[in-house]
Amino acid sequence: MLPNLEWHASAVRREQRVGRGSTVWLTGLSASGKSSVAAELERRLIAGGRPAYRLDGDNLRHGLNSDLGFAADDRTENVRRVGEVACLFADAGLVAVVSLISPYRADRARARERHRATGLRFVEVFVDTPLEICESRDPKGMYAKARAGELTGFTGVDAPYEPPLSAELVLRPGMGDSAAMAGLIEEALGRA
Ligand SMILES: Nc1ncnc2c1ncn2[C@@H]1O[C@H](COP(=O)(O)OS(=O)(=O)O)[C@@H](OP(=O)(O)O)[C@H]1O
Ligand SMILES: Nc1ncnc2c1ncn2[C@@H]1O[C@H](COP(=O)(O)OP(=O)(O)O)[C@@H](O)[C@H]1O
Repeated sequence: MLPNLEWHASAVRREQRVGRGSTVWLTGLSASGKSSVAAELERRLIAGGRPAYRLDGDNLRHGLNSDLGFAADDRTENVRRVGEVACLFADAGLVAVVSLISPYRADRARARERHRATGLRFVEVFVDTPLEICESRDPKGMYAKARAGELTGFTGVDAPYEPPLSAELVLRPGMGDSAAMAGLIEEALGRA
């Protein structure tokens, strides 16, 4: 009987990627530092010979997710799509580094479950920068606009953020700059 080629390819890939393909999922408020840490992590992984690819919510909203807004359903769909793309990248042997507010626990849990079902590691990292600090950074002036009522449904101001209850890693402001934080994630990735 001829082998099932589809099955064969995926089994070989799985064998080749042992200890390699994974997803690091950074969640947190706007301006918490997700993108900075993700960029640093991607840089470090690639420099260390480990293929990595960054999937940044803000960037993906210009292409793959350009049809989505910030209503709850749109955010859910945004997270679902990015979760699926991350799964594909991880299955191909890369470390997918996702940075997305991803405010809803159920949506993050679904992304985790999709990875688990495919036998892929999923490392959830909560960038736990308090709202007051994010607001004081406000690099794009969006918190100011939200407070002024010029922007509605802004996460942390008038839209919810559900913090993770059991993330693999929690990053807090006292833990250093984005390079130090990326180092902590690399360690967690090694343990996962
Ligand atoms: N209403 C509202 N709420 C939150 N964020 C908003 C909003 N409108 C625009 N932005 C900008 O969009 C970036 C977040 O996009 P995400 O795809 O990560 O959001 S989500 O996961 O779907 O909630 C986020 O970028 P980051 O600051 O990099 O997180 C914001 O700059
Ligand atoms: N660990 C950190 N300590 C202090 N400031 C930081 C840190 N990480 C990021 N920042 C600053 O906070 C702002 C928001 O960072 P960014 O990575 O764009 O956050 P996010 O992707 O969560 O919106 C930027 O001005 C950035 O320079």
